Amino acid sequence: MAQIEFQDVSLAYGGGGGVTGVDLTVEDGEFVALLGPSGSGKTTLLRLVGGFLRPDRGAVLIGGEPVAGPKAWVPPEKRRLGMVFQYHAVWPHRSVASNVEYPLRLAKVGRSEREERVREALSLVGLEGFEHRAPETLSGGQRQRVALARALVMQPAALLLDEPFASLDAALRARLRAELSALVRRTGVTVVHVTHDRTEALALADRVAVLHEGRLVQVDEPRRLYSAPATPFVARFVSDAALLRVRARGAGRFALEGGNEFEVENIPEHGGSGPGTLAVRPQDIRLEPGGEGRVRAVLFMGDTQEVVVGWRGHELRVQAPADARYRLGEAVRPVFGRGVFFPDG
Ligand SMILES: Nc1ncnc2c1ncn2[C@@H]1O[C@H](COP(=O)(O)OP(=O)(O)OP(=O)(O)O)[C@@H](O)[C@H]1O
Repeated sequence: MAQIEFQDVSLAYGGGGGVTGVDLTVEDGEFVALLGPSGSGKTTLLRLVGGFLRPDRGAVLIGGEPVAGPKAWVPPEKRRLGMVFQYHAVWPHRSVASNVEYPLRLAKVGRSEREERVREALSLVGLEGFEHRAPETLSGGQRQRVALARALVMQPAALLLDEPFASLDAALRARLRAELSALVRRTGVTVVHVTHDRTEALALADRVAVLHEGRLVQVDEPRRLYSAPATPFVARFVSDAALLRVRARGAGRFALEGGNEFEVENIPEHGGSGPGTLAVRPQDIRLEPGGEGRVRAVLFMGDTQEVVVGWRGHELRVQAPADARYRLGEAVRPVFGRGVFFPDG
């Protein structure tokens, strides 16, 4: 088990892109999700830990030892990491046991110990009795569990996961998520998990590191990320907040560009006055009958429904109770229960 540390890490690809000035410490035994849209640099950070890329600047440390930096380089196979990727996770021509056993063979572990450790690893991922099965006879989820067993069999210092469930259907993904959560808690292994799926990041991680255009914009516990976003980008990406350009007038009053005033009942960590961006989450807006808003779409979600409302030139997503009835084009008045204000500059 080990801590993973990025110290002011930068890497620029030739054609633009990469990561800039990343400082992040993943504590021993901690589960950190790297979350961000496509192209934000998540995989780049993971590959820097894995040793498949070298930073242009800064250092990467595993267990307090520099593995990449101005004076250090430890090759991937010496970093004691387990990895699981989205695709090509399992070799098709080898049995389940032989897949899991492979890293032990490379490390020249003796036969009886190999057998014992393969059995342990398969039991850890709930695949006892699958030793002799061929990968093509397994479901997608079972295959990913074989990959996980192979990553765990070397008792790695840390586990690196790159969208490991992305190719699976939603129900299976949810089940494997729960299994992964239980498994990492049981083994106490440090995990860095790359995902663009915020539900997955919020559900699994102790802390979530949000990336935007190659920079870390917020590293926080899921609850805090959700309730106290550091930037408008985080508010929109993590909690689907509407972003409104406003001028704060004080005491919860805001004016939209064009002058229309409205009120927000609760502004936590009230951020001053003047121009800025107001972020309002779907669950913090209520709809009352009549008013300037118009219902544009209603999406039934099971326990709730999402009502899309056009209001003063903006589009608001509103999480409404499932039993409320809305008609397309109906006039509604949005009431803002809570918002986070980000002053300009
Ligand atoms: N080998 C490469 N050569 C040049 N540019 C690259 C290379 N790999 C990634 N990039 C660029 O660097 C940026 C970050 O890529 P990265 O793969 O880290 O993003 P990501 O957040 O993992 O995205 P995704 O979710 O789509 O996998 C992107 O703009 C990408 O186009």
